[in-house]
Amino acid sequence: MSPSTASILILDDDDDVACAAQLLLRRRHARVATLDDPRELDAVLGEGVPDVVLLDFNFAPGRIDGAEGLAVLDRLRALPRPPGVIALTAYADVPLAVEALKRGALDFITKPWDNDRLVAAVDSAVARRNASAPAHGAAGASPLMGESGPMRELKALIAAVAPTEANVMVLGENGVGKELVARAIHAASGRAAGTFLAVDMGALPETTFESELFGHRKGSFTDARADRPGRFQAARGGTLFLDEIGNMPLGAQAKLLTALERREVTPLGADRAESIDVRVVSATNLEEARLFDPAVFRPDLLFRLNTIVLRVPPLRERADDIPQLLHHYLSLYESQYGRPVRELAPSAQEQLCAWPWPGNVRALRHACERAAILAAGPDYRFEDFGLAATTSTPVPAPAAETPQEDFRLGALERETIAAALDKAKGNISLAARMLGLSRAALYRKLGKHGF
Ligand SMILES: Nc1ncnc2c1ncn2[C@@H]1O[C@H](COP(=O)(O)OP(=O)(O)OP(=O)(O)O)[C@@H](O)[C@H]1O
Repeated sequence: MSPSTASILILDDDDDVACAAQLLLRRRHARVATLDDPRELDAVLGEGVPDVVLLDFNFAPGRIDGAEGLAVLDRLRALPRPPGVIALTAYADVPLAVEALKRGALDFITKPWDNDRLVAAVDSAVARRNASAPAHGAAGASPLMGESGPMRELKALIAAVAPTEANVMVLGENGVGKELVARAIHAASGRAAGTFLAVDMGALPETTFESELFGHRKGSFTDARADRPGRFQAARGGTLFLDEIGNMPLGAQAKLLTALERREVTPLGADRAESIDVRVVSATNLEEARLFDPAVFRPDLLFRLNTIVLRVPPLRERADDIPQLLHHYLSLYESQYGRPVRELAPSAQEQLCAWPWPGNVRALRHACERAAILAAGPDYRFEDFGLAATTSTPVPAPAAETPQEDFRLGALERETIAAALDKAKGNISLAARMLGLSRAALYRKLGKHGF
């Protein structure tokens, strides 16, 4: 795999730590720089904002309160297009990790780290950045747009369920806005002042599942060199968004079920359980027929998670929302890239409204970014959106599954992925963008199709 072109900055005053992380990450990312003094940050930012910053929280000798790191985090988050920040701390300190997440960090890693975990956290931050997701702190989330009938119904349901503590399951295709819905529920709930923490359940290796979600105590396994809080503890008082829940192995499902039933978790190596105080919102793009298949998903876990089910309709079923989304994202990228303000030619708008958008709003957003950067004429034309090249075969709406259709769709999907990889010259991030998928979702599909 060729390294990604993402730029990563490691901000840590311990040279050994910074070099170790740099060596590790350079295998996957071409541009990995280190910086040992936050006072030099402005000079670095002057040359370009990195995609991801790994941020230590204590620089002056003897400091362990993390105040320096939090100040840098605030500074980074105030940038017009902030980088994804992963907090690094030698002190496995739940309040500090929670504070960092509240202030917009995407994730936190305790030192000494587990290499796979660090790589996965950085990959995930790069993928989010590539997906041009809005800044992921509560402060930066973009509003859920759309005034079509289905979207108005969805917003009314969100308003009704948000103030309750009910577990909500959000269903919908890739890129349709499930995470935005989860954020909207959190923002309108009594937990809005708490943390919103998203966990990609499909990307958690089964071997580290418990330690990631429930935490561990120092010495509980070979690499457990310090206590570490899990995601359930980090989201205490807030909302835990369990994304891609349909991709969890059955063994992991059993562990999650036990935690939700007992409303407590036991960190690995601990002798006492800790009560949990999180509202759980989950999401999956699995078709409902698959979700209700006990061989895929435990019915008892489903029952725990889906007290309320919200279905986010695909964009092709709410074409009335397309003009608003186009105008929003075109002007966002015009101002972000300092590009001239252009009108959308009426014929282009018509074609874009008729487009099936297999990658949904995420794909629309990427298409707008492309158009804002590349358009050269007096107004936007359909060709500026690069759609014909990325999806020449519109994906049909999901129909009742038969083995025959399954096979045809599978073949179509494989071909489409192969074409995107070819066009992106093997660059996974770029291919994922073309396909309107998250990087993690593309990886899973690569595995599924045996690439
Ligand atoms: N209704 C909407 N209004 C504005 N932006 C939206 C809307 N829906 C989705 N988006 C944008 O589209 C992108 C994808 O949204 P999101 O990550 O919420 O989708 P998802 O369904 O969770 O995706 P996946 O299935 O890949 O996890 C984000 O950049 C988001 O801001």
